[in-house]
Amino acid sequence: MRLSSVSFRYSRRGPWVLREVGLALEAGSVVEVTGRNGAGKSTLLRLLAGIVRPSRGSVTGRPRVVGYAPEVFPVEQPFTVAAYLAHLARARRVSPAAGTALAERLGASHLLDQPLGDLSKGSAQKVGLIQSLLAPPGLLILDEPFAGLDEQTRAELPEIIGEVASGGGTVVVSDHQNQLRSFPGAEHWLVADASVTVPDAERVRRTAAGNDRERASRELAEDDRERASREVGDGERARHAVIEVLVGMEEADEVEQKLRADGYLTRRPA
Ligand SMILES: Nc1ncnc2c1ncn2[C@@H]1O[C@H](COP(=O)(O)OP(=O)(O)OP(=O)(O)O)[C@@H](O)[C@H]1O
Repeated sequence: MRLSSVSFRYSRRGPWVLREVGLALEAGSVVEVTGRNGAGKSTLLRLLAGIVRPSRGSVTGRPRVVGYAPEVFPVEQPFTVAAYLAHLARARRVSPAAGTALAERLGASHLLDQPLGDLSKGSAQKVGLIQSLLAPPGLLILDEPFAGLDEQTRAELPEIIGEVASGGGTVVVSDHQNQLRSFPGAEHWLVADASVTVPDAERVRRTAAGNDRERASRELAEDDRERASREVGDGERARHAVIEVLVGMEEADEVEQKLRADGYLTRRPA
C-alpha cells in the first residue's frame, strides 16, 4: 500500500493538516504513529483507512478488508453490544460467533447484553476494537487503542496486533503513550509540521535491535553532523537545540516515553 504526495485539509480554505506525504506500507508490517495533540495522527489514519480522501495525491493498494477502531467509538446507536456485533458479522459475512469469541478474549462477555449507549468510555473502546477485528483485516487501523483500556486488554492487544501482522495484515496504530515502542520489528512514524517522518533515534534503536548498535550510533553521529551543517548553512541554527537530560535509571524509560509522545527526538548513548 502506498501514499503518494498526499496532502489533506478539512475544508477548501482550511489549513493543510498533511502536505506531500509519501509512504509505503509492507504487508505484515506494524507501524506506530506518534506526535503531539492535533499533529494529524487521526487524520493520517483516516486517510489510510479510506474514511477521508486526500485533497491531493493518492492512496493505492489498500487491502480489501480494513478494520478501523476510531479514537472515540460512536455509542449513539439503538442496539445492545451483541446485536450490534451480530449485525456487523452478517454485513461482513463472518460467523456471528466471531464477535462472541473476541468479546471473551478481551474480557468483554459481560458487556454483550448492554445497550451501546450505556457503555463506559473504556467498554466502548473495547467494542470498537472487537468490531475492527470481526473479519480478519488486511489492514488494521487502531486510533489510540490503549487509552482507556484495562490492564488485561492492554496486555492482550500487542498479541492481537502480532497475530494480524503474522497473518500478512498491515497494522497501523496511533499511540500517544508510545506503548508499542518495544514491539519487535515495528516501524515508528512521527507526525509533525504536516509531515510524517521516521525519527533518526528510531533508526538507531531498530538497527541496534539487529545487533549493530555501533554502526547505528556512528550513522546517527554522521546524520547529526550533516544536519548541523545544513542548519547552519540555512541560517536555521536558532530553531533547534540539543539538550542532555540526566535521569535516574529507573525513570529513564518513562521520561523518554513522555518526550517521544510529545514529538521530541530522543536518543541514548550506545
Ligand atoms: N473534522 C474536522 N474538521 C476540521 N478540522 C479537523 C477535523 N478533525 C481534525 N481537525 C483538525 O485537524 C488537525 C489534526 O487533527 P487530528 O485529530 O488528526 O490530530 P491528532 O494528532 O490525532 O490529535 P489528538 O492526539 O489530539 O487526537 C487539528 O488541527 C484538528 O483541529
